[in-house]
Amino acid sequence: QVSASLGVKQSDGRWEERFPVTSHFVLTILVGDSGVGKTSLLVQFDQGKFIPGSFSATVGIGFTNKVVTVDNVKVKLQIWDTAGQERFRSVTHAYYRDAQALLLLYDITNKSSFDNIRAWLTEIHEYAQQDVVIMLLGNKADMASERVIRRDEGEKLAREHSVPFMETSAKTGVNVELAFTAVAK
Ligand SMILES: Nc1nc2c(ncn2[C@@H]2O[C@H](COP(=O)(O)OP(=O)(O)OP(=O)(O)O)[C@@H](O)[C@H]2O)c(=O)[nH]1
Repeated sequence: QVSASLGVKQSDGRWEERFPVTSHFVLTILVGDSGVGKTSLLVQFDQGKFIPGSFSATVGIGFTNKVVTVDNVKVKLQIWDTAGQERFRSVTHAYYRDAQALLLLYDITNKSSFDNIRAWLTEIHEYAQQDVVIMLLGNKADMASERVIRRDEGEKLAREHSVPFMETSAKTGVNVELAFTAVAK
């Protein structure tokens, strides 16, 4: 945590503090099966856009910095986008240890990505810090006609593991900002 302040110099030379500025730093990582939309969610959050049909699997890991304001406090999120593919797993494990927050995604149109959440949680508990903040996200909420996982199934799974849950869409942007700012709190 870095603290600084903006102030005004008084006529007697004293420095009067006006706007305390505190900057927190939160290292967040995105995890989940390949194709659930981790990169798309990050691009939507960072740039406010969605590039349809642009599926290129993440190789290894990449990161983005973004400052959000939570309760008048600036929080710098450093977000690591991990590769969902099994063959990169050993690379991404190394990053779990330093993560303070973890966004775990499944795709509401893909049952196996949902079924794999338990395995992801086992892995997270093995490699991540005990106090890591975890949030479960059911992504692609815009694809209503192809939905195979109901919202209440996501809620139930989240409850079983005592983690917060929301449905997001990297396409429409619904709940994207909310998900990232929630973990920054
Ligand atoms: N309709 C819709 N499509 C999405 C959404 N999120 C991602 N997609 C699409 O799903 C595909 C996979 O998205 P990615 O963001 O590359 O998935 P990923 O989880 O980063 O995949 P890996 O890098 O392999 O782990 C792309 O074609 C995206 O355009 C969403 O919220 N809605």
